[in-house]
Amino acid sequence: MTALLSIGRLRLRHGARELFDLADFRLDAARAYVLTGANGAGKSGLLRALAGLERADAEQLVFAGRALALAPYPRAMREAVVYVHQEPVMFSTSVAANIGYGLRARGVAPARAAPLVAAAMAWAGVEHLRDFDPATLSGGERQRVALARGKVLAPRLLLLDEPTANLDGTAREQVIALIPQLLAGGASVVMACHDRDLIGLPGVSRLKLRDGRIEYR
Ligand SMILES: Nc1ncnc2c1ncn2[C@@H]1O[C@H](COP(=O)(O)OP(=O)(O)OP(=O)(O)O)[C@@H](O)[C@H]1O
Repeated sequence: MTALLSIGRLRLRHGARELFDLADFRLDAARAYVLTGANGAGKSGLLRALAGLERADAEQLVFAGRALALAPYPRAMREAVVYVHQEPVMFSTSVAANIGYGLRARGVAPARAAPLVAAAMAWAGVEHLRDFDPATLSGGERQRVALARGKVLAPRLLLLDEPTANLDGTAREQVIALIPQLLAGGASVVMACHDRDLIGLPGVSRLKLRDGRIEYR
């Protein structure tokens, strides 16, 4: 299996407290992982560090075959790594504008972006909401918009922070139903979660964060 990301040593500290110190952390290309661990184990911290949202110390980092430093966060990773927050923040514009935002920020012309946004909305089942302000949506609808906003950027690494947290019933099932299609797209996906149905998805490897170390299951 080809590695998408390998890091000889990855440490995250908050003040005097060390959250984790990982040796030989590795994510394979086109592989899906669930990241489990007790509350406060550092799952969000790990995803945020990989996304450049939190400052961690990395040694011997190789991403997509290139030796890189994690700080300042390298452009090659900024373009290839997408983090989806469990309570996604959205602009008070429209669903379509939110999903298209990242493409616009990358300089994709509107004529090229429009069909990509339309396809992402269809995938997430939110076409009927295209002109709605995200603030008026339910939690499940917002999470599906957030997934579409990540998917439309065609990331090589998608980091999902508790994608089904705060959801139940149909809303939760609708989000879970989107995950296998994300995995089929060829990206590597890491989902921090406690949700047994996500952990049990076929073809998903398990990473467990415990006592500051990663266990590969
Ligand atoms: N900016 C910060 N400064 C200091 N401590 C922080 C900061 N951010 C998070 N923490 C602490 O770091 C620890 C790990 O947090 P993190 O959110 O990564 O855990 P988690 O495994 O994702 O937990 P959960 O399952 O509850 O979401 C927690 O004790 C949290 O309070």
